[in-house]
Amino acid sequence: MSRVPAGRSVHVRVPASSANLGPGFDSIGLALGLWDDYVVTTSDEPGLVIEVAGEGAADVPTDERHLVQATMQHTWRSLGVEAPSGLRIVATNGVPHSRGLGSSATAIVAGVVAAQALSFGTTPSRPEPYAAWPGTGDEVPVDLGLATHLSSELEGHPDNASASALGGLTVSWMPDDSGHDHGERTVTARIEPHADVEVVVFVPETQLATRTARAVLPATVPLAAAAAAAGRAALLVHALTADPSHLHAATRDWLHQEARRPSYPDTMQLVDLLRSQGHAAVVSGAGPSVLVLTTHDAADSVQAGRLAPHWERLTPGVPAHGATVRAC
Ligand SMILES: Nc1ncnc2c1ncn2[C@@H]1O[C@H](COP(=O)(O)OP(=O)(O)O)[C@@H](O)[C@H]1O
Ligand SMILES: N[C@@H](CCOP(=O)(O)O)C(=O)O
Repeated sequence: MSRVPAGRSVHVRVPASSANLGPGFDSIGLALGLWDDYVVTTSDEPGLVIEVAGEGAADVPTDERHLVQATMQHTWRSLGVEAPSGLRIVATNGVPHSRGLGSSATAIVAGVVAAQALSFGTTPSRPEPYAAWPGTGDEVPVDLGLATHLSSELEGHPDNASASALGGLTVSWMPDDSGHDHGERTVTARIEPHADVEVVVFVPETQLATRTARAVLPATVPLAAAAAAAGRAALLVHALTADPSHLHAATRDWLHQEARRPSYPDTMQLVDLLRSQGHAAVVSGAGPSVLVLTTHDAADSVQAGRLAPHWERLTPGVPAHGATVRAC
């Protein structure tokens, strides 16, 4: 088995994401222009060094358990290459943790693409003499389809990871066993949002772990709820790509938000208020942040007012690309 070469360094940038967007539970994702930055370097000198600045700096472990490093080791095992002796990760995190903005998927996507990039040219599937290691600042080729699949598998649902890997709007699904459904991996359709679409995000100080929020969901839902959600999810893609005037109707949810209401009462209060004012407000991911899908002209009118004085109001935009990786 070949080993990841020492002396390589990559700069990885990965955006946040908002999952569900109302009716698209576990399938629809939107990239958000908040970024985690990583510089990852391999060396001959054994050891692991992890430095973290920004979001989560006081909380995340800086040893083998660190999510990016653990994901890199997993990815190297999947690719059939041996990890380098030494690894240094310098993280500058811009994605708030446990707020429903997909921070764990952002970190996992970063780990997968960093591992792929650093093993460039050494994996069994690409063992032939390869192009030289790219020059400083040049893109290192990575397989974003594989990154989406591996990251979704690790994350447990594909909505966040797909948007972080690919940018824009994503719809992801798991193939069935018909053999006509694009193989065995998570598959994603990457869709370009309408140029008028704008996003406003309200981020509270409180945190809610996605695992906790998933634990309160029912195992089954009534057929009428499933049918209503399917219709609105289809409408949502139309509203986000062709006719934003349908955004309010297109963001109604019957699958997850009400079941989670006791976990994030303030979030639902804000969602209810904004919706009563005609804004297409939803819980971002598993909460507690609130996402409003709007248009550039209407964005200024989306205000939380007195209801959420300590929440941060952001207009991060929707990046057209997801994860990038450059040699450095
Ligand atoms: N950049 C990061 N580096 C290391 N760990 C991270 C990073 N981002 C997220 N995590 C881990 O993921 C957890 C948050 O994941 P999760 O509960 O799924 O919330 P969300 O993905 O909505 O932010 C954090 O508490 C932390 O353990
Ligand atoms: N579909 C998932 C999305 C979780 O997103 P996160 O940003 O809160 O991790 C869910 O609703 O559980």
